Amino acid sequence: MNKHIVMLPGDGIGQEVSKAAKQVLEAVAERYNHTFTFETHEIGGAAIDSQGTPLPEDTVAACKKSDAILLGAVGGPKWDQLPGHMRPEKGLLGIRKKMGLFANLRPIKGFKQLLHASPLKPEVVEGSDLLIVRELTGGLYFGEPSERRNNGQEVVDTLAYTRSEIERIVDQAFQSAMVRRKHLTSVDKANVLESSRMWREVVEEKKHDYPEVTVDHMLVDAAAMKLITNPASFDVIVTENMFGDILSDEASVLTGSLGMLPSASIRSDGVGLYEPVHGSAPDIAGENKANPLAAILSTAMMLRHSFQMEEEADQVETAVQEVLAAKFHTADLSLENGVKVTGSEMAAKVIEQISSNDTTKNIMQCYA
Ligand SMILES: NC(=O)c1ccc[n+]([C@@H]2O[C@H](COP(=O)([O-])OP(=O)(O)OC[C@H]3O[C@@H](n4cnc5c(N)ncnc54)[C@H](O)[C@@H]3O)[C@@H](O)[C@H]2O)c1
Ligand SMILES: CC(C)[C@H](C(=O)O)[C@@H](O)C(=O)O
Ligand SMILES: [Mg+2]
Repeated sequence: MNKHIVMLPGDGIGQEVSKAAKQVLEAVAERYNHTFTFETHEIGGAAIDSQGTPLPEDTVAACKKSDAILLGAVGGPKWDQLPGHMRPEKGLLGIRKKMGLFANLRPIKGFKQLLHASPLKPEVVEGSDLLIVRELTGGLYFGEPSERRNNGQEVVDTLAYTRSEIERIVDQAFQSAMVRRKHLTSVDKANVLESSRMWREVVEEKKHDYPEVTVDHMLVDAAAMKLITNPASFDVIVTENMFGDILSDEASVLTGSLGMLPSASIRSDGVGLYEPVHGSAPDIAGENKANPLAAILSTAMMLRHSFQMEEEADQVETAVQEVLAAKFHTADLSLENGVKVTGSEMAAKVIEQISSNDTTKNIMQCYA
C-alpha cells in the first residue's frame, strides 16, 4: 500500500522521538512491502522562529492532503513569554481544530515488564487497561472570550460546548467501549459546572443506543483519586478536554513513565494525527535521553486506525514488548537488572525486532 505521512517534529524532544518513529515506519514499510512517503513541516516554536507563526499555512495544507500525520511535541521556555495567541501550543491546538480532530484516544496499558517501574504498588497497577477518550476541539481550551480585561486586573476563560460537540465525543466513547469491556465512565464536574450537567444528560440519552454498555458517572476529583488507587476498575473514560489532559498525565504513572503513552487524535472518517501524550521535555531535550516508545506506539495506532494495517500495528507493539522483555529501557524507567540505553539505541532495538520477528503475536498476550 502507498501512504503519504506528514511529519511534524516540533520542538525539544519532539525532534528526537519523531526521528525514531519515522525509522520505525520505514522498517514496517520495508518488511511489509509498503511504500510510505514522508513530508516534514514546521509547527510550534520551530515555526515561530523561522516563519513567525506557530502554524504556517503550508503545514496545514500538507496535513490536509496527507493520509496521516505524526507529531512530536511543541513548546519550551524559549517561547514562554510570548502572548497567548503566538505560543507554540497554539500551533498544536490549531492543527487539531483545523483538521476537525475532536476525539483524542489515550490508551493506558501497563506492559507487564514495567509493573515494578511504576511508583505505585504492583498489586494496584496489575490488570489496569483503560482508554481515556478526551474531547479535543472544544471546552476551556477554545472558549471565547479568553482575555485580560480592566487594565489587566481581570481575566476570563470560557468553558463552552454545543450539544452536538458533546454527542459526537460521547458516541465515539460508546463505540470504543463496545469493542472493549463495555464499561463507560463519564467524568465531569456536574456538582458545579453547567457544561458538565449537559454532558451527563447527553451520556444518559446516548446510553439507550448502546444497551450492552454499563455506564457510570464520576466527578473528576474522585476520578483522579480512583485512577491511582483502583485503576483496574476503569475500562473507557470519556471526558472534557482539560480534564482529559490532566487525567492522562496522571494515568501515565501506571505505565512507569509519561514517555510510554501514545495517542490518536481522530475524526469520524479515519483521518488522524498521532501524537505522544508527553511534551517537549526541555529538561532532557538534546541529550538523547528521551524515551521514544510513546511516539513509536503512536505509529502503531496510526497503522491500525488510519491504514487498517492490523498485523503491522501488532508487529510494532510486539517489538516494543520484546525489547522491554529483554530489559532494555531508557533513563525515565527503572528496571531491576535492566540495561539502560539512549533514546536512539532504544529505537534501534525496536527496529531490529521488527525486521527480524518471524511471527506476530497477539498483543493482548503481551501486556500484564
Ligand atoms: N503534545 C505536546 O506537544 C505537548 C504536551 C505536553 C506539554 N507540551 C509542552 O511541552 C513543554 C514542557 O512541558 P512539561 O515539562 O510540563 O511536560 P513534558 O511532558 O514535556 O515533561 C514532563 C516531565 O516528563 C519527562 N518526559 C516527558 N516525555 C518524556 C520522554 N519521552 N522520555 C523521558 N522523559 C519524558 C520530562 O523530562 C519532564 O520531566 C511546555 O511548553 C508544554 O506546553 C507539549
Ligand atoms: C501542549 C498542550 C496544548 C497539550 C494539551 O493540553 O492538549 C498537551 O498537554 C497534550 O496533552 O497534548
Ligand atoms: Mg497534556
